Order: sequence, then structure tokens, then C-alpha cells
Amino acid sequence: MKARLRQGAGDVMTLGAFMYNFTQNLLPSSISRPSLARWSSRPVLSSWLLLLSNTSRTTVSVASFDPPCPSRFRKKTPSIVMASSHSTTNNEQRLPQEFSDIFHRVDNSFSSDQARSLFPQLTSAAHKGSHGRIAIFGGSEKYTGAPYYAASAALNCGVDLVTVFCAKEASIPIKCYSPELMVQSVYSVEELDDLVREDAVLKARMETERDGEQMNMIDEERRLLRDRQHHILQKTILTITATFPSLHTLCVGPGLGRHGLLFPAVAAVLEKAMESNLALVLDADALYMLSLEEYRDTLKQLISYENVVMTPNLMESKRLKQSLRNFRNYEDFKGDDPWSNAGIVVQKGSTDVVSQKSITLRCKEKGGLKRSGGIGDVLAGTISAFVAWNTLLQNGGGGNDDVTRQLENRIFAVWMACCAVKKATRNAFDRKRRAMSAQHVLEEIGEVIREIEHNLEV
Ligand SMILES: NC(=O)C1=CN([C@@H]2O[C@H](COP(=O)(O)OP(=O)(O)OC[C@H]3O[C@@H](n4cnc5c(N)ncnc54)[C@H](O)[C@@H]3O)[C@@H](O)[C@H]2O)[C@@H](O)CC1
Ligand SMILES: Nc1ncnc2c1ncn2[C@@H]1O[C@H](COP(=O)(O)OP(=O)(O)OP(=O)(O)O)[C@@H](O)[C@H]1O
Repeated sequence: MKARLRQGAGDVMTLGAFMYNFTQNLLPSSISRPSLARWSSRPVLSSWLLLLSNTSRTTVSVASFDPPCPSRFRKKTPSIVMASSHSTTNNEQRLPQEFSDIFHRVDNSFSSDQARSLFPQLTSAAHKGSHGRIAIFGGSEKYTGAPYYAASAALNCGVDLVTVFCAKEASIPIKCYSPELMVQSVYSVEELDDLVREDAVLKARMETERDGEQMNMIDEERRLLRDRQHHILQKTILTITATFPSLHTLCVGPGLGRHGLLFPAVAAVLEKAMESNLALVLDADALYMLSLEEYRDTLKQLISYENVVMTPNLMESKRLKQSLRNFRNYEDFKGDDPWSNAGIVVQKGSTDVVSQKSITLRCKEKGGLKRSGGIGDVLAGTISAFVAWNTLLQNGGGGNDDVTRQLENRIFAVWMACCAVKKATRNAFDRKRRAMSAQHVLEEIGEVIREIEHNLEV
């Protein structure tokens, strides 16, 4: 049990909190249109992936085009033998399988320098927050693990500060899982349930009431109830939006739950985030909410928003696609591909498909064979970290070219996050087999990031 506690946790946890965790058993248990001239950079990534994937192959034949593969790369990856072949037109079918599999239909190419530029540098000039400030809006009475997994994954990637905005009922459990997380309760499920109950009572009274004066009084009571609801939700919205200027990414959805009264506040937060051009990662119940007809206007805005990553599982994808098809007659939802939106969509599966407009990257990294709950949350947190780095590097860059390049890099950053989680999942599975849980994946993330950086010599 002692080994399961995070460093420093013993100093700050109350005995009660510790016992809570103990009894609940909730503590963590321990690229087609490639420009051929640009292909020269791709062996770096392909080989990186091969190194990362721990395949038994140690000798890989990599085609190089004009200009040839950078010597720097050859030096760095001695286990990979570079076989040179001269470029001709339409060489795509001659590309090794690894290339066409990994970089399916990619319009942009990425150099090793660009790959390194996805990571903020570790320097002595860094201050708390300069490697990313993230917030997760999720966590409800029922789901306390999901926001913890997402937030901890971001921290384990190397983000400095993560805040979890959640229900009051979830805040103490989440605080007890980790002393590193800043946890702020932004609404109470009990309070929202009271509002629903009181409104149902007033509605029932209204239906049976025949006296005009009494009906007016009930009307007035319902108006006061709506005012109270507005006040409660405004507080939620203001608490979260007040932090926007300091955030690099806001992830919405892990463990959010599906309380009907909370959804208008979630939609308002998303709309304010878009107004502030804040990077968004949307997962789980946020995607469920967006598939509902009441939130089609929010979905419509998000579809044309560049700064969003949506990470649907199979079910969420089906629901969202169906909603988008239902909106076909809706002025802006024209075209055959419901996913042809401005932002990035990660369709999770045995192969994660990362797409943005006409670009599609496929993460073919092999994962583990265990599908425990929470790995999707680990992925949402990891993507949030990479997107936060992309945002802060974009903000710190010089000139419009840098901004354009960073935006181009974003899809690549998201793809890399997907590969990292797959690899972490496989490492965790190798270690724990059937006993593997999301916590074990979380424990592998830091090492996988270190391995990526080592291979890229960041
Ligand atoms: N420990 C926790 O607190 C966890 C909380 N979670 C939260 O639980 C809430 C509901 O999430 P769900 O994902 O269950 O909700 P959904 O309503 O999207 O249900 C998903 C359903 O689809 C099925 N499904 C998903 N992928 C599938 C595939 N590839 N093939 C066949 N069936 C598939 C699942 O088995 C599940 O029954 C979210 O807020 C989520 O964040 C989950 O993330 C799991 C862990
Ligand atoms: N069939 C599969 N084979 C291998 N990996 C998979 C498969 N399906 C999903 N994954 C991986 O599992 C992780 C979570 O995806 P999943 O579809 O389970 O999301 P989710 O349902 O939202 O998860 P969670 O319930 O944990 O939030 C992702 O890293 C994804 O790549």
C-alpha cells in the first residue's frame, strides 16, 4: 500500500482521506499526396515509430529520395540501415509499407526538426507553467476516475499545472487520488437535482391547478427557480472562463456525466472558449452532449473551429455522425463527409485515425490486448498535453510562418500522442497482462515520452 502512494502524498493527506481511498480501493495501484522532395525527412518518423514499437526487426530498408536522407539521422539510428533509391515520379507504390501505412493521405510532411519542435525545451530559464497549463472540465458523482486519469496523463507527459473543474461530489475523491492536481468544485449535483425536483413539483401543481391566482403564484415560483438555476450555472461558467487567459488547453468531457441542467453551462463554456481561441480537447460526455439536438448550434460552431480536437470512441462517433447527418439540411452541414471539419478528429480503435479536413494520419502503433476503462481518458490527457505544448510554442514563436507551421504541426502532435498512449498501453500490458488497468498505462507514459525524446535527441 505504501508503495502505491505518490511521493509527498503521505505528508499532506489526512488520515480520513487516506482511509477513504483505502476503503474505496481507489488509490492508484502503483501521411496520398506526398511531395517526394520532402520524403527525406520521413524515415526519421517511421524509424522512430519502429524503434518505439519494439519490433523484433533491427534492420529496416528505407527508401530515400532527392534530397537524400539527412546524415544526422543515419548517425542517430545506427540500428536502421539506410538503402538509397533515386526518386522517380509517382514512387508511392515503391515506398516501404511502413510509410504508406503510417502516413496515409497526408498533405504535409514533417522533418525531424519539426518533430523536435513539438516539445518545449527543458531549460533553467523555465518557470512553473512554462511547460503547459491545462484544465480538465469533468468528474461527476459517478465518475471520479476519468478526470484523474486525464489530468495525471498530462502531468506525466510533462505539463506543469493541471486543474480539474468538477462536481462538488467528485472533488474530494479526486484530491485524494493525487496531491499534484488542483481540484475545484464548480457545481453541485445535489443542488442541480434539487432544482429538477422542485420544478417537477411545481409543474405537477400547475397541471392540476384551476384557480387563476394560484396559477400566477406557481408561475412566479417557477420564474424564481429559473433565476436560481441561471445564477448557479453562471457561477460555474464564470469560475471556469476566468482561468482561460492562463490556459494552454481545456479538455472537456472525461467523467463529466450527463446531467441535463449542467449541459447549458458546458455549452456556454465551449462557446466562450471558442471566442477566446482557446485550444479544446473534447471527449466522452462532451461528445455525447454535442450529439443532442439542443446543442446543434454549439456543434455547428465547433465544426468550423480550427482549435479543437475531438476524440470519439466507436459509440460517440456513431452518435455524432448521425447528428451531423441529421443536420444535412442545416445550412452549413453540406458535403458527404460528416468529419470534414476544421478541427482534428481522433477516431479511436485498433488503429487510431487522426484526421483534419483532407489530411488523415493513422497511428498503427500496436497497443496492449486489454481494453480497461480509463485508457480513453489517459489519451485525452496526453493529447491535451501535446496540444498545450503546440499552443505555447505557437505563442512564443516569431512571425506568421511559425504560427502556420505550428498549426500544421498540431495534427502531427496529436498523432504522436496517440502513438505514445498505444506504446504505453503495450508496455503496461506486457507487465500486468489481464490485471492491466488505466493506472498502469499512466505509469508508463513518462517513460514513453522520455524514449521518444531520446530517439529524437530533443
Ligand atoms: N473510472 C472512471 O471514472 C471512468 C469513467 N468513464 C466515463 O464514463 C462516462 C461514459 O462513458 P462511456 O464510454 O461508457 O459511454 P458511452 O455511452 O459512449 O458508451 C460506450 C459504450 O459503447 C461501447 N463501446 C465503446 N467502444 C466500443 C467498440 N469499439 N466496440 C464496441 N462497443 C464499444 C462500450 O462498451 C460502452 O458500452 C464518460 O464520462 C467517461 O469519461 C470512462 O472513461 C471509463 C472510466
Ligand atoms: N480494438 C482496439 N485495439 C487496440 N486498441 C484499441 C482498440 N479500441 C480502442 N483502442 C485504444 O484504447 C484507447 C481507448 O479507446 P476506447 O475506444 O476504449 O475509448 P473510450 O471508450 O473513450 O475509453 P474510456 O472508456 O477509457 O474513456 C485508445 O488509445 C485506443 O487507441
